[in-house]
Amino acid sequence: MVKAIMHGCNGKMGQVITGLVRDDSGIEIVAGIDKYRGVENTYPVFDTLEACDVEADVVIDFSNAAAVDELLAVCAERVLPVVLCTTGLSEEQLQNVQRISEKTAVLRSANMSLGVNLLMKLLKEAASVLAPAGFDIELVEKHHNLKVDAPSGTAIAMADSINEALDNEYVYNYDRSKERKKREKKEIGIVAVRGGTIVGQHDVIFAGADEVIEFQHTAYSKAVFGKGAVEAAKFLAGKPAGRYDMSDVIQF
Ligand SMILES: NC(=O)C1=CN([C@@H]2O[C@H](COP(=O)(O)OP(=O)(O)OC[C@H]3O[C@@H](n4cnc5c(N)ncnc54)[C@H](O)[C@@H]3O)[C@@H](O)[C@H]2O)C=CC1
Ligand SMILES: O=C(O)C1=N[C@H](C(=O)O)C[C@H](O)C1
Repeated sequence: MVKAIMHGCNGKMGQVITGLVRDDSGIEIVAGIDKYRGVENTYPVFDTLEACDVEADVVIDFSNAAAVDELLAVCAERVLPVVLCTTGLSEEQLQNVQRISEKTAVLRSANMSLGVNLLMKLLKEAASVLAPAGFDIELVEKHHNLKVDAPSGTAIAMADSINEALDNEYVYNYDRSKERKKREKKEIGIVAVRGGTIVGQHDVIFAGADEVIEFQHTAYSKAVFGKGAVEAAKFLAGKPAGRYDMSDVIQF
């Protein structure tokens, strides 16, 4: 049985995962970390991972970018594998993820769902055919009105995946309102919409002369992310230091 610490246990994703793990005989949550205490927990909860003295095999993180530096420092010190799902990390924090992964196993993914991870692969293939044929690439993501980071981590990961297939020659345009000029050929426009309870939708548009191809992923519940995170935690427990991602967990 894998013993997991849920970092951000009293948030929306922390609660989804708590529910999923309850019905899973392969993993248990032995402790939670959260500063917010408005939830009844079935495991001990600590303010910080530093303060947590419960033995575990892995940490699952769905918290806030501001919490990630301290989390990673403690995981490195305790050689505790971590599934890092929080989005909105700065460039500096991403470099820190790389450094920490030399000390412990880190699996970072902006989206834990099966569908999005398959789509990442499909987008590479589409881009390598369509971009040379002159198609413009645009991305629109939609999320609930409580989301703090924009654009979504998934939108950035999708753009990175496309860009990788195009020799990283494309730049990202997040705002066309500042300049009055036509779009550049080698740019990917990324737009964020926030409203209501939208769980998460990502549209990738390849627009060519007289034809358009669109890929769309819609999450109808947060469980799609939770399931992936639980599988990732089971996979990562006991793994040596290094960088991992969902392609190590999901066999396509
Ligand atoms: N990779 C993926 O598949 C997914 C990633 N996310 C990302 O996960 C993160 C959390 O999402 P939600 O659960 O919706 O947010 P939320 O705001 O509902 O939950 C975050 C929880 O973390 C806690 N927290 C914040 N700072 C903390 C700190 N310093 N120490 C301990 N606890 C702290 C908060 O009190 C809160 O309970 C966001 O960055 C979101 O974008 C969300 C869904 C899927
Ligand atoms: O905050 C969310 O809710 C989500 N965040 C992730 C992201 O930023 O990509 C993944 C998912 O879309 C839900």
